[in-house]
Amino acid sequence: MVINLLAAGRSTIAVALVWFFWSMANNPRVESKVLAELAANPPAVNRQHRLYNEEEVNCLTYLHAAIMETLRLYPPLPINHKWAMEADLLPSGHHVRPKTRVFFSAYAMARMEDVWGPDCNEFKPERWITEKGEIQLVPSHRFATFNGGPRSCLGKEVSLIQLKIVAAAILWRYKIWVVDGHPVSVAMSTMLNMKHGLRVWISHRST
Ligand code: HEM
Repeated sequence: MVINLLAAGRSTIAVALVWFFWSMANNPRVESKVLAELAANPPAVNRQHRLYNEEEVNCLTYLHAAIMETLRLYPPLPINHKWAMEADLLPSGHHVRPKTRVFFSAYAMARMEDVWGPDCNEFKPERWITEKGEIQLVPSHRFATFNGGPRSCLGKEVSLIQLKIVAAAILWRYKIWVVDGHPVSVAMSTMLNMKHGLRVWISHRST
């Protein structure tokens, strides 16, 4: 059980972090807003390294939104499938015959205007924040990165905490640039790895 949990969590988190740092390097406006939030909300202990605990990291709404936006556009598990034991009717009105495999792609769903609106291709953390400044909840039939229903990801909450803690600590201390001309594209397989990896320059921030 422990091995299963470690295996399920390790690569997914690693893939999500790579796409997160790439998204920050490509969206300086978003990166500045994340850094401003970290500056305004230091943790109680180890302020210099911005090492947040679980409770503190849950107060960082904009960082949460930036992580969710990364997971929306770059779901670490881009394609999933389910097997219909019996005839079924999907919410879309499509009939499924018994013993049919149904594939769905969280990667494609993130790029569908019907699901996310005309700005679906934009990296826009604001879509995860309500007018009152709270976290916008999105049902799993729209945001399928962690799957939905009885077989949804058991590690969703712990993943979000881990991602935020690591992202805050690294982003606060280091500036990351993608090496000029490095090609970034997706390697569409079980995991949404970058086809050529991510080559970056890293320097200490002067904070
Ligand atoms: C960003 C990180 C993660 C993503 C995107 C993710 C995504 C998913 C998805 C899509 C499924 C459904 C697979 C299926 O339908 O067969 C799943 C299942 C599962 N995940 Fe995650 N996962 C992540 C991290 C984790 C972590 C950190 C853990 C453990 C600590 C974990 C534990 C599990 C387990 C145990 C299942 C199987 C649930 C079941 O079949 O009842 N995941 N995950």
